[in-house]
Amino acid sequence: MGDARIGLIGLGTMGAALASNIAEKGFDIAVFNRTTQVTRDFAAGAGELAPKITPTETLEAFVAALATPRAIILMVPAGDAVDQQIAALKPLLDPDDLIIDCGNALFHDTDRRAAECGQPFLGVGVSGGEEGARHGPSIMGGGGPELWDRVEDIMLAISAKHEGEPCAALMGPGGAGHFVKMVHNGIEYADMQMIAEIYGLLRDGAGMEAEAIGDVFAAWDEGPLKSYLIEITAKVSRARDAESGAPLLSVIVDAAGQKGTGRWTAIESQHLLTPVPAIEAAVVARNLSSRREERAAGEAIFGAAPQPFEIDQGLLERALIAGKVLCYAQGFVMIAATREAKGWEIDLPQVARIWREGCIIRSAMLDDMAAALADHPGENLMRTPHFAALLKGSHGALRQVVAQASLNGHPVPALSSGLAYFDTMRTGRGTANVIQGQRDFFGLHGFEHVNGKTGQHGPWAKG
Ligand SMILES: NC(=O)C1=CN([C@@H]2O[C@H](COP(=O)(O)OP(=O)(O)OC[C@H]3O[C@@H](n4cnc5c(N)ncnc54)[C@H](OP(=O)(O)O)[C@@H]3O)[C@@H](O)[C@H]2O)C=CC1
Ligand SMILES: O=C(CO)[C@H](O)[C@H](O)COP(=O)(O)O
Repeated sequence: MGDARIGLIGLGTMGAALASNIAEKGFDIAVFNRTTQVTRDFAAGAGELAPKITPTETLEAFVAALATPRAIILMVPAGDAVDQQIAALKPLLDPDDLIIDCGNALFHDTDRRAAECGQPFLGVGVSGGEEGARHGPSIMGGGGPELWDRVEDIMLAISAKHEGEPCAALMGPGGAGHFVKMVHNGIEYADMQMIAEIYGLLRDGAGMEAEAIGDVFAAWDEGPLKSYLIEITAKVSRARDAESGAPLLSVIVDAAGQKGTGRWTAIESQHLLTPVPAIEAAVVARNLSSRREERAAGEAIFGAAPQPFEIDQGLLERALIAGKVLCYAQGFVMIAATREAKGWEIDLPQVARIWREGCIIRSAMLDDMAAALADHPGENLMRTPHFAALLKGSHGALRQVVAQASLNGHPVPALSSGLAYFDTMRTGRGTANVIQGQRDFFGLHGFEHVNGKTGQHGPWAKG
């Protein structure tokens, strides 16, 4: 039996960084990777962390290097790879050895694995990309508290800190941690898409060069929009292509990849009956971005859509503030919905607190969001006093930007979905009475009368 406190399988981008982080925080760690050369390279590059790291070249040696009861992190691609790795490990493990899936698993898979894999199991969402994993990610745990307790010291030690408070916590049982990570990524999609839409207005509307656009984002990163995504957008906009010296953005193809977490968020929101239209719009925009040939064919017939127009940068900043609040508001409503759907009492203020540092959607606004969600339990963030005031001061700008964009042919699907959500959620008297009338007309589905009677029918119902 070995004495490594924890093991990690999968020394890719995230796994290598996380293993180094764990070793740096003083925990002995054994590592294994499917491709042995990767393990060798990792060990060779470990430098002063080498004494804390036990590289292994077979699963048997890996398992033997761990202190019992074992704790093993999987950092491999979500899906089949996780099931395959669990199946390969199981014959080598004792019954109380703990498996911790730190990848971006679909939370339904985590629920299933926790129930069926036959080992103690935690599903843990980790956010922050390579840099976060190496120096302090945000960590969203899921599983039994007694299992979390076994590794909590490690999770807290390696996590990002906000004013000394660790950005790591147990979100709830089973797949709760991966659910919260999924919604995090959904918000990430919407936030990124809105930023890209504003970039498009500056590029094609105002005719600005990438570097100047980078300056605008950098300036906004000093104000209410201060966030990791605004910060890196400034850096990406200012970067140059090493080969040609051209602005990097001018040589990056306008088709965005995706691994699925945004799509899962959109699908799951429909099952939960808590629509997240800005997130859905962002997923749709990514899908359409990959249809380059079709977009070019459309341009050949109809002409290029976006036309130049005069843009007030202050208006754009306020529009993005409103959009950002609405992205988070939708995400938090969705997390709250698990209370009824899954019986998970996920602590919303705690979610906001552990997102304040380390993760991709970290933002100066999250401090106020944590306070607002704590002071107004169960309330949509957009109706809490602080954010209602922020929206009152910014939704007009969002409306003007969406209107001007539309009049000048600029597609802004996430911004306009955010605006439509805002307007819908402040319209006391909507138009679904027409839908109910139509449904009753063609299918006798019945409607609720304003007098409170249900199962009512129009004059078309016979007898
Ligand atoms: N990259 C990011 O920013 C983030 C990623 N994640 C999640 O973390 C997980 C890992 O991502 P990332 O590090 O980026 O991925 P990488 O592609 O960089 O690394 C994947 C790792 O998994 C191993 N692997 C792949 N398939 C199998 C398999 N069938 N069995 C065993 N091992 C396998 C690879 O080994 P080999 O060397 O042999 O190929 C490699 O070590 C994913 O779930 C991802 O969604 C989470 C947060 C952020
Ligand atoms: O989890 C992450 C960030 O939080 C990963 O980087 C993830 O891959 C991002 O999603 P996608 O690949 O779909 O853009």
